[in-house]
Amino acid sequence: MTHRDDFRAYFAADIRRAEAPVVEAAPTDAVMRRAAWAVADVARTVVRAQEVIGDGGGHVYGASAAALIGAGDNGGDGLYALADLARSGMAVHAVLLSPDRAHPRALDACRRAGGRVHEPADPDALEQLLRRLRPAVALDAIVGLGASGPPREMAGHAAGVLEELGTPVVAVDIPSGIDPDTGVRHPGAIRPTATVTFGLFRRAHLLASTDCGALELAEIGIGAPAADDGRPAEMLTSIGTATAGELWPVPDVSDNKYSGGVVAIRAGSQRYPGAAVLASHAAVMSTSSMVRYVGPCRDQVLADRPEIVASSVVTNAGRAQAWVSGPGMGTGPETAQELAWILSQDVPVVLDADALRVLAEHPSILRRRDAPLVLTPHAGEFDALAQTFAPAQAGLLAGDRAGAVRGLVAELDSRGVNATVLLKGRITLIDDGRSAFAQDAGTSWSATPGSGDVLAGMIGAILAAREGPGALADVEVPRAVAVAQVVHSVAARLAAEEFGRPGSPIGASDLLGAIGEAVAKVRAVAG
Ligand SMILES: NC(=O)C1=CN([C@@H]2O[C@H](COP(=O)(O)OP(=O)(O)OC[C@H]3O[C@@H](n4cnc5c(N)ncnc54)[C@H](O)[C@@H]3O)[C@@H](O)[C@H]2O)[C@@H](O)CC1
Repeated sequence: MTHRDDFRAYFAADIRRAEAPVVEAAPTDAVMRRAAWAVADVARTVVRAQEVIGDGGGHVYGASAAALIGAGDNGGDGLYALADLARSGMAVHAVLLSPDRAHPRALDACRRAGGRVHEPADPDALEQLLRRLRPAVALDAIVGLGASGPPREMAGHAAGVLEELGTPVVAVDIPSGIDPDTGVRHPGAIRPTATVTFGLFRRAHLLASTDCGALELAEIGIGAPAADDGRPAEMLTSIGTATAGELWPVPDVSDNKYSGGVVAIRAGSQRYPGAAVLASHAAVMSTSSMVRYVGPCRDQVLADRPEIVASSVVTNAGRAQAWVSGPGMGTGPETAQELAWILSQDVPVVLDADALRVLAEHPSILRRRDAPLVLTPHAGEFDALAQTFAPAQAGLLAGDRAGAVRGLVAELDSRGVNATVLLKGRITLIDDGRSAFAQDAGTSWSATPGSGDVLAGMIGAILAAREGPGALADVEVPRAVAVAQVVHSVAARLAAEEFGRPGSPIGASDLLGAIGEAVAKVRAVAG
């Protein structure tokens, strides 16, 4: 299912399959020239945006541009872009990193437009050249879809020099040094001000969105890609605020306090009563339906939110359409028993924090289950889970996060568990083995203690609502989880940037205060 402000990204191989017939049908290099024109356009904007002391803005005419040109078609894009910039009156310089393999027709076009061509012999020569040229803008046309591994030899040297010079960089297609499929950032990767891509987003644009600068998608006439067996290609999605607003549960005239989905929350301990309060309060603020609390922090939870129905043991909690377990509840032996009981319930279950540690230590409590299980680890908890359930994935986080999440989900699936894993981070990954989402929070204000407890409560409330007939009913679990994550991020931004002192740190309690406003905001965007 897709919605109107979904961004979709694809594997390089699927993009190439979709691109091939379009490139073949067009005149020689026409698609590449179209791509190059979009790159040049963004480069001109970057130059214009530069402050020039005394006259209030950068001028394109007479400014200089340099492009680092690699061995493939990405370099071809860069050379045609330079030709375009030369026609705008810029002094352009092609810096060939693999002179014998530079795209011949594009190189010729660049030369004919007046471009100077340089062939630095080694990293020192490259550094001296860039220092001498001091271009107003640099194009990173080293490598794009064909990238593998860290930028090689001289290419690996360029990023540091450009950063030191403070040169704004426009990356062609994908910043060199970022893996197109995994988004892994290699040492020596270029740090662009903007990235211009063509036709379809690559997975790296979502998985490493914070490394791409401003992202621009230029149309080159490519349709949705198919996999090699003809089925729709696998996509990685990022949903926006409008989608979250469309799907957020809203009570209608027939609803009562149960019908919108009751969520039960097992959280907190004598040591961590705050986690119980945060998770339960977040659930209260997310939907209009009942929230049940189970655990030893009844007094604190009720003092904070008297509308919560509290009990002390899970078996007496009463009916619920979803369970949340874990925040601050400890990892003692009795928690494993409680968790086993919760996991035996035929309703969606969200496990966070301590529950994930307990699960990693007592894997036998995880039996076959059809009802959704949502695991919400941060990196450390993910590693503990991976070591238990998918040893081959353990330690992968530093590299391919999306691949590691998919691997854990697959291992759980092979045990008959219908799991969705949400891996926390500035870019949160959510995957159930069929639908995968990468959600950039936009800021890192929510990286604060208790923020995860709030998120767990919100996800629980949303999954309870999904059991009913509302807008979420037909929505796949990872998308519903992403909806909660979007509103959590919006609440963090509101709390940190719009309420109180803009740009000030927040605590998790401030997030609670902003959930209602965040829901109103995303619903307003949805219209
Ligand atoms: N097919 C087309 O006509 C179009 C292609 N496009 C461009 O073409 C690019 C893909 O072109 P290619 O398939 O030639 O691939 P690339 O140009 O991305 O890279 C291939 C070359 O880079 C070298 N390389 C790989 N990894 C490297 C590393 N880590 N460090 C240094 N060099 C490395 C390889 O030896 C290879 O020669 C896209 O990213 C896009 O920029 C666009 O112009 C759209 C149209």
